[in-house]
Amino acid sequence: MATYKILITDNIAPQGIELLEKVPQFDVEVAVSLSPEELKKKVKDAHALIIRSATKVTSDVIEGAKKLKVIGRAGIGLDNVDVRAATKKGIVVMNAPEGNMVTTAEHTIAMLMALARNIPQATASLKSKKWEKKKFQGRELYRKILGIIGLGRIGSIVADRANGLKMKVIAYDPFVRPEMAEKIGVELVSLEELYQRADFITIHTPLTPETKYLINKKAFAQMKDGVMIVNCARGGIVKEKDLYEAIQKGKVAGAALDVFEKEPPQDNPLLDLDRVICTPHLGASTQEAQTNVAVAIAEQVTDYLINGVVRNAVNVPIISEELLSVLGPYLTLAEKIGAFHAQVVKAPIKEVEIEYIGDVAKTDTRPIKIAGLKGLLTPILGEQVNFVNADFLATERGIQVKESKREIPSDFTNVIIVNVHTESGEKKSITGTIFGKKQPRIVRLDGFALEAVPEGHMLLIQNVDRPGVIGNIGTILGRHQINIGRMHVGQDEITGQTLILLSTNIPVPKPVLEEIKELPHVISAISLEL
Ligand SMILES: NC(=O)c1ccc[n+]([C@@H]2O[C@H](COP(=O)([O-])OP(=O)(O)OC[C@H]3O[C@@H](n4cnc5c(N)ncnc54)[C@H](O)[C@@H]3O)[C@@H](O)[C@H]2O)c1
Ligand SMILES: O=C(O)CC[C@@H](O)C(=O)O
Repeated sequence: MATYKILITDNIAPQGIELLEKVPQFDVEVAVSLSPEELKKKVKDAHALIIRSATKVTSDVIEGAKKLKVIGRAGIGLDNVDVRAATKKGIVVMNAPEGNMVTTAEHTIAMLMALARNIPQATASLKSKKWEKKKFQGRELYRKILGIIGLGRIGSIVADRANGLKMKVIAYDPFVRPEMAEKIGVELVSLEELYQRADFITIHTPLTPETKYLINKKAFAQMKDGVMIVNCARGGIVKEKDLYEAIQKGKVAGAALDVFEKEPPQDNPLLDLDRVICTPHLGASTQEAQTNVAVAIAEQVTDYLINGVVRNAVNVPIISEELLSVLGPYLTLAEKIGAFHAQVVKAPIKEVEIEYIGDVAKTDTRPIKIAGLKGLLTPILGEQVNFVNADFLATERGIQVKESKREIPSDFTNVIIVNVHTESGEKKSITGTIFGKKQPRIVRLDGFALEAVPEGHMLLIQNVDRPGVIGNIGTILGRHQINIGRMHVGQDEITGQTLILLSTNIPVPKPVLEEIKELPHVISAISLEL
């Protein structure tokens, strides 16, 4: 029984750790607050690394993690993980995006109310023995306009709760359809309109190059005087320097911040302002959310290591079980075609064209492309290639991939054609289909029509069509105790050549291959592993 070392380097809820400890194949170690050197040492023989936001998983750490298969984040943010470096090494990076969304939305509402009613400031004042009723007069939320930027998982829950408070909710999210927003009682508007209308603005987008400093001087200038800002998403979406100025000038009446450009904030002038209330990145910090994310990540990592099932991975295309049941045979077919190509071309591959024809063209074909690239690169780069890094490695090797789709089928209901172009100008074309529901077949190789099962040890022979060639090949293989399983023969009527594809019980050794190549009328002989 394989044993996997599971290394947990941040504080995650005990329920998650207990689940992992129950898996007989797992050897679980919890080691928090490690120095970078200690982390590198510990991760060397780990198969899974489970973290929250404190552990910095740099490319340096990943480089030394020779056995690492998965990095699991108990929570959402992966700002502390070099996902690119992990992808390159074929390590799945997964998070638990749903476990803390309610908690974070509730924190947002708590911040909104605390901001509107000066609760932190009034608490501090009263605790210093003052009674400043006038100073801390607040604002009602009732009928005020809440502008939500980013109407995803958390933004939608905030909208729901704000609707319950009888606020008018408007939102800007370029990736959400108006009907979907309408369904949850939200009016979708442009960013400019949101700035102009909102009394309170709350941000719920990820931090991306697009959203970095989205809320800046120019944005504040477009907002209503006296607007209040809440940020429980990510530091850096609001430009802190510009927010400071806007508060100082009285343009912004107050801000509630759970996240900062630098965490923990050091010498951050915003923290000196009375109009700013804040929490130390507590958005997801409830017992319920921490249990949810710890349990979710424990289950996901177990599922991946034990059953090979990938969920919530940020660097692997998401494929639902339903889609997998349809695409599964095509993934196998594409991988076999890729492997076939890699073993028959004679020069470095420059370009790959994949054409999907028939119903398969109507599906999400990204996983098929990746399977094809995995098949293509494995004979060249070996075991390191997997579904996570195949696309990345192809790009890194300068292989251009082009895809096209045609929904109307011709000879077969569903077909994948993979054309490969090499640096030397060679072009090879392989067409594959699925027989029945599950059986991959190669039905064309360049000009040769076939019906070949691409599986196991195979021998590909091209010859001039003359009597006796097949007999001679059989004699040589027999003499070396090699059994032929299946034989597929294709003819090219234009060139008068024949293509023979044999499956054998063992790989055909080089000397035997050489003997076959010497036979009269044989043009080429290649041994393949599919
Ligand atoms: N404070 C915390 O402790 C805490 C906890 C959990 C999540 N978060 C953060 O909250 C944020 C939202 O998380 P989520 O789970 O709702 O994410 P999500 O992916 O479900 O939603 C994000 C939404 O932002 C939208 N978006 C992307 N770019 C945009 C842009 N330029 N303008 C407007 N909208 C844009 C997307 O279309 C999406 O609908 C993330 O930044 C996440 O890291 C913080
Ligand atoms: O407290 C944490 O783990 C961070 C929470 C949140 O920002 C997340 O990314 O899930």
